[in-house]
Amino acid sequence: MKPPFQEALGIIQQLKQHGYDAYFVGGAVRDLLLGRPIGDVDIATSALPEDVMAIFPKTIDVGSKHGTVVVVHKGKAYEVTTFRTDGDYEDYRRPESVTFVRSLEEDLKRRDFTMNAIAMDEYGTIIDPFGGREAIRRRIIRTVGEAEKRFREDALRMMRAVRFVSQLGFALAPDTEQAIVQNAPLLAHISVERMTMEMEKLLGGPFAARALPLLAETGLNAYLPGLAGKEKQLRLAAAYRWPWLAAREERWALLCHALGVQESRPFLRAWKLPNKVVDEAGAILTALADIPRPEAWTNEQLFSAGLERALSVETVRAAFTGAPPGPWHEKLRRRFASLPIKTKGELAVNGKDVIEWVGKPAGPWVKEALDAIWRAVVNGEVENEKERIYAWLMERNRTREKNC
Ligand SMILES: Nc1ccn([C@@H]2O[C@H](COP(=O)(O)OP(=O)(O)OP(=O)(O)O)[C@@H](O)[C@H]2O)c(=O)n1
Ligand SMILES: [Mg+2]
Repeated sequence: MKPPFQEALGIIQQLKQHGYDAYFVGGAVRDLLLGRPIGDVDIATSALPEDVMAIFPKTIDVGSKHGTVVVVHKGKAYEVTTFRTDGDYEDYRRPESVTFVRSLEEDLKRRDFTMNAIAMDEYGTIIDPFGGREAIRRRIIRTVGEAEKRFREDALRMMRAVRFVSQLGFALAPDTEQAIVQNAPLLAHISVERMTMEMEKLLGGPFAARALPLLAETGLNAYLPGLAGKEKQLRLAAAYRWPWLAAREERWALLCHALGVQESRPFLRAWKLPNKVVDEAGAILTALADIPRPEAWTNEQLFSAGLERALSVETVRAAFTGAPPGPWHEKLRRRFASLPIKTKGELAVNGKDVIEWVGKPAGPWVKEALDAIWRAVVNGEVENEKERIYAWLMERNRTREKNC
């Protein structure tokens, strides 16, 4: 058994020793069969949450009402969920209440896609009542049972379907796609936070270029923040090299670029992204607008951006021009390495020095003078050395007085 399962095996064995049924389920089993890196290992069991909490010494009640208890086993946390069907869904979100059921099969039946409705027992035997392996073999995303029903239960599953297209390169089964087209408006009931989580996985998938146009084909885009009416742009996004991007900020920046978003800030805020991401994606886009070609970076721009952002800017540019970023990254690294200072903190003088030299009370002029100094240092007009900077500044002030 592969290590992530091996490490969790003890949980299943203990549940069985207490007379309960227990299996590995969900994404980890799917990824094992796909030969992909295995993520979180989840367990489904006939034991009720209170039974699970009684059996294991270290548990966290993360949602026992819904059947889920986290068991900490050998230092790792695992979600152990009681076999259940989701009660009545009234609002197209996950249900308020669930009904615990007796059999594994009933539990698998309520899951979203056949590839996600496969279980594995403690000996590695696969239990696959809905043809999940066949779907994986044929590279198809198909709902378990009636698609419409599955999407009415949780409308986010429609986004999940497209996100899996991006991560796996699979195709949607025709009836599954049809049901998404018909039920897309249900996405309006889903919180932005949940949509954003799926969108981030979508943008980061190796087949994002396939998934983005699919948002337009299915009409899901109409219910996603800032994507309504962007069908044409989403189709054109297929030409971009999404897999070249290395960070979420780069992905959101490229999405803004692809959509022709004029103001990135309100767009990214609508997705409720953290300020850090909004700011960094915005800074990348500003730099892209200011620096029309990779060879156009000035020393000042490179210094202001910092190496990491400069590399990001060229990565994003590469993703839409299609010219590999490697050579430009190499050049920018070399140029950055040869800058006399890498941060303003490395400047040999500070505001106090400048005030003392000039003999005027502190004011906005100090920042202006310091800005002029770092620019001169970065451009090689003056050495980063106190006396040299002093001489340079005095000379500058003399010329300025003359010109006044
Ligand atoms: N809206 C949802 C979310 C999850 N599931 C079920 O719960 C499992 C675990 O959910 P989650 O971890 O969210 O997704 P994964 O399929 O494991 O995908 P990932 O690898 O991204 O975690 C899924 O495989 C699926 O069986 C579902 O039926 N409907
Ligand atoms: Mg998972």
